[in-house]
Amino acid sequence: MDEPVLLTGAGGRVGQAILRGIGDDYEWRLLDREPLPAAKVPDRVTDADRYVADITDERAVREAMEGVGAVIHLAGDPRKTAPWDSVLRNNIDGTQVVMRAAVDAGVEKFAFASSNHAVGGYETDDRTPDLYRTDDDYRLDGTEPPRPGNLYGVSKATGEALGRLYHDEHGMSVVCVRIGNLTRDHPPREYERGQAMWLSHRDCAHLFDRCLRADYGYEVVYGISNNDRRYYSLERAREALGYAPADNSANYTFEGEPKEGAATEDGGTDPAVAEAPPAEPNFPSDPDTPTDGA
Ligand SMILES: NC(=O)C1=CN([C@@H]2O[C@H](COP(=O)(O)OP(=O)(O)OC[C@H]3O[C@@H](n4cnc5c(N)ncnc54)[C@H](O)[C@@H]3O)[C@@H](O)[C@H]2O)C=CC1
Ligand SMILES: O=C1O[C@H](COP(=O)(O)O)[C@@H](O)[C@H](O)[C@H]1O
Repeated sequence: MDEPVLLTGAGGRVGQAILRGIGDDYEWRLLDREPLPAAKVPDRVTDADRYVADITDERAVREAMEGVGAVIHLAGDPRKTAPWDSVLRNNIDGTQVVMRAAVDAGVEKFAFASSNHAVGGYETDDRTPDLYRTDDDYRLDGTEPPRPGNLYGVSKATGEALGRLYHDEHGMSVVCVRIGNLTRDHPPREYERGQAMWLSHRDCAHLFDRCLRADYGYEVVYGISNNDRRYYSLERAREALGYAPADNSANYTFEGEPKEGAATEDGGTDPAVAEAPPAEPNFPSDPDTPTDGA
């Protein structure tokens, strides 16, 4: 990708995992409604390539989009308990503004941060908790229709549908990544669901790197590590994107300690942002979501 890559929500947890991993590999435009401290910005990114703007501000988004070749769109309300007014504004309206601006600017590739919560409704009482365990062979593979379990999931399913529209009508390549549960250095502790859908930081950076490099039309893939406990198939991400995850929550104890001799995540690699403090969420936290190590 020779043209700049626009990263929305750059200051958040996913944005920082991406920048720690591949921050030196692209010419970035970073957009977030919160100003980013220097520690969160790779060295090569100039002030002119940092946009403090809300994604519902169409004029600002169009300005940031000029000359961009690809977009990774992360900005939004990530809470599974988010109320309708917030997901409507930040996740649905905001995503429409960013996708429409991308199409109008002739952007080639668009990666959208969807979520496991777009399909949370498949986790029925009769399937759980067996679903989260290694010996259960139930799999979602991205061909199933969305089945959200909350309004946040509805907003992510809507983003996927917007991507379908802009691919079908305008030919933009769109990949919707149903991200699992991103945590740094270890899988979510003592949380079976989280360990089934863990996405390590290095796998996250690698996956979005593949979204920028691979050729595809419209795809829905799961964004998780190669977890033995998984109930999401990795086949589409492997085939369509060339995703080759390095991590597996089975290499850690249930409490999140690395098992002796197992290959475990080695943390960030970009010295420019390696010391960045963890992202401070600017929406109140979900009440039952573990925040350690995110
Ligand atoms: N962290 C995770 O495990 C998962 C994250 N996701 C999705 O990935 C994306 C990023 O999530 P996180 O990094 O965890 O969230 P985060 O809350 O850490 O980061 C989101 C960033 O977006 C910015 N932002 C929010 N609303 C905005 C708006 N209207 N205009 C401009 N900037 C705005 C915030 O300032 C923040 O820096 C979200 O869309 C979320 O739904 C999906 C599944 C799992
Ligand atoms: O979409 C998201 O999903 C992850 C995992 O969900 P959880 O219900 O198992 O906590 C969540 O941590 C993240 O905040 C959210 O954006």
